[in-house]
Amino acid sequence: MKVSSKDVISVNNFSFSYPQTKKPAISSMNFTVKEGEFFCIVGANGAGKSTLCDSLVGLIPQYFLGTTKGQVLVNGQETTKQTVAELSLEIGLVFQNPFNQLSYTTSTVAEELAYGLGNHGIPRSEMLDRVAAVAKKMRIESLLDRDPLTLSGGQIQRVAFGSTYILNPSILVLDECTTQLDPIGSEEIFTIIKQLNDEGVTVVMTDTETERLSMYADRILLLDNGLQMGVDKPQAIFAREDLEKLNISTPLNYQLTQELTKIGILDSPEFNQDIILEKIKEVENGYR
Ligand SMILES: Nc1ncnc2c1ncn2[C@@H]1O[C@H](COP(=O)(O)OP(=O)(O)OP(=O)(O)O)[C@@H](O)[C@H]1O
Repeated sequence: MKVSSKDVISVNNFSFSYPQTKKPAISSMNFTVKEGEFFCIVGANGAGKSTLCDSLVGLIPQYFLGTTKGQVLVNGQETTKQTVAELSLEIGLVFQNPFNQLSYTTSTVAEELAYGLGNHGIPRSEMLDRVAAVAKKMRIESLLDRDPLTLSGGQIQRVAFGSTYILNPSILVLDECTTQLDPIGSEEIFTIIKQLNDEGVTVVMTDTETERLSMYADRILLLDNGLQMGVDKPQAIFAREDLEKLNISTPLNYQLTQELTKIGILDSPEFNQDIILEKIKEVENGYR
């Protein structure tokens, strides 16, 4: 879907310090996320990605106490003016570790998916429809009768993802949700996220796999040591000369385009798969 000009998240001069710490975990964050955007947060370990994700969904400062400055607005309303449960209907969080997301009170995947709906007073007939629809989206229809604790890592992450998405939030925050998965499990999750974004869901995602983020992201927020280093299109972020110093790896596709530009095969270091394939064909034809 096209990115609209409407801001669905506004972070205004926001800082947060955990209790008994002197230095804020994140300082003076200032950015907006547009409706329909695929917005990524990139930063080394400890840069503040999870702290920022928790702040977007209201867990900070409502659940993780500490000192805040500034504001976070979701759909125009300050996160502190709503409960985390109310916010979860607008903005959902998928954790890095799905085991931190499970309720541990259910014996089947279907019950686990429906768990959050019960807390929001959704009638049983609607629950069944929503469970069926979300199981289809998460590709876990064949697992509905299974005990969640007997599933593979990739399957359990899709159940955790489904239990967040079943509330129909229009914004999803995904905090390194593929980091603990094998390549196939990770690919399955990325495919679902991309599909939801194509259908209009706004995505805010952190991940260590910069290759894939660079291909999907409309814009990237670069974090270092709790500070906002820049917000820009992937082309601009991955052309920065300070990435190595910030412990961020340049995605292979960008390394390739930068090298091809240096030797004159490409005119610009912007990653564009079609142009690269066309140029490779030209070079191949030149050798024949
Ligand atoms: N509960 C806490 N109490 C005190 N300090 C914390 C707490 N959680 C995180 N921090 C600190 O806040 C800073 C940001 O941590 P955060 O987990 O947000 O970074 P991150 O970019 O998500 O890191 P990672 O990629 O390792 O998950 C770090 O210095 C971290 O040590």
